[in-house]
Parts: sequence; structure tokens; C-alpha cells
Amino acid sequence: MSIVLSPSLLAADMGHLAQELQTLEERGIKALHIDVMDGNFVPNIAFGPDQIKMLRPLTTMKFDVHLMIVKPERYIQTFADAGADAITVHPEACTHLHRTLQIIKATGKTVGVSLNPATPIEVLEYMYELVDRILLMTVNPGYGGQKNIEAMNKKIEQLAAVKEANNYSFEIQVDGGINKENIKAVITAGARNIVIGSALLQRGKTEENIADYQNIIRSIQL
Ligand SMILES: O=C(CO)[C@H](O)[C@H](O)COP(=O)(O)O
Repeated sequence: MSIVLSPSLLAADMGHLAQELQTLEERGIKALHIDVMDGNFVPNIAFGPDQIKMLRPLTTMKFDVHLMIVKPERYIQTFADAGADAITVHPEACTHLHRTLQIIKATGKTVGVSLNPATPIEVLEYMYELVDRILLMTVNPGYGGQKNIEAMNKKIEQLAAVKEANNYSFEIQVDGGINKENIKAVITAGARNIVIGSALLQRGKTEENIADYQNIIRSIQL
């Protein structure tokens, strides 16, 4: 079973960023989740293309860029040029989701779509074949360190059932409040790419945490 662990940059120690990225890479992490927040779609502000551009030469990890911004189509090329490998947008923030997904596709980056907890998966009914990744938010987006909404496990199962029934190729990603206690439940429900911020990037404990998550993942029988 292949599970991707995607540490969230939001929880990184900004004073020692280069070192943090090196630790992640040395421990086998292949993807870094980068939350972009505009203070409008979500109440918080975080990261822009200039920071991503500066980080790009520091690591070979894939940059998985989650755009929590209104009208993301305005910035997709900018983030692609800055070094994103994967770009994810919210239907709740797009006027024309299909067009926005086509714009991402045209950049050659992988195409992701993310749903807030209150948004049902049915909004994606005609989009499933266009996307490489569906990110189910397991908290309301905007802040790291929030409590996981357990009811989202049912939504993960529902999406996994749609994927299985139709043989779709998209990856199911989850983000928000994932920790050592609940990671097994989200994977059992069907998630295969797990974003973790505050319960992974902890100064002095990051290496131990990664080993713990890798062990938990290895122990899961599906
Ligand atoms: O995108 C988020 C909030 O908008 C996530 O919650 C964040 O990336 C992960 O942080 P944590 O694991 O601490 O919940």
C-alpha cells in the first residue's frame, strides 16, 4: 500500500526552514504541502509565490500547493512558474471550476481540487476524470492546529467508494487535525495522501514523529 505523507509548511519553524526541509528530505519525505491563504477565502494569510520561489532550490521534494484564495485562476501560472508541482483549488472559490482545472492542466502541473467540510462530494460529479487529486479538508481551512472533524471519515469513505466503483485514478488526500491517534482511521476510510502540520513538525521531535507515522502506516492492513 502506498501512502504519501505530506508535511505542511504552515507548521515549520521559519527561523530554521532550510534545516527543516533537509530533515524531511533525509527522512524520506517526497512532498511538501504549502498552504496559500489570502485573508479572504480563509481568515488567515500565508505564503505567496515569492516564498515558494525562494524555497524551490533548497529541496527536491515536490511542492504541493493548496490555493485557499478567491478566483485562483488569476494566480495559477504564477504559482506554476514559482515551482509548484501540484496545484489544488477550491470549487467554493472558483466561478468556473472546470475552466480553472483546465488552466492548471495546461501548466503541466498535477490538478487538485479541495472541498471544505460542508461541501458535499457531489459538486465534483462531472470533474472526477479531470483531477489527479481530491483533497478533503478535515478542518475548516485557515489555521493549523485545529481539531480533526471526525465526521469527515464518512465523506472519505463515500469518495473512496465512488473512486472504486468507477475505477477513477484520482488520489484522495486529507488535511486538518491529523495525528498519531487518528491517521489510521483516515487511511482505513480511503485516504492515501496525508497532510500533517502541527502533529509532525515539532522542533526536536520531527524525525521521531516521521518514524512513528511511517511505522503506523506500515502496520495498517487494508
Ligand atoms: O490547511 C490547513 C488549514 O487550512 C491545515 O490544517 C494545515 O495544513 C495542517 O495543519 P494541522 O495538521 O496542524 O491541522
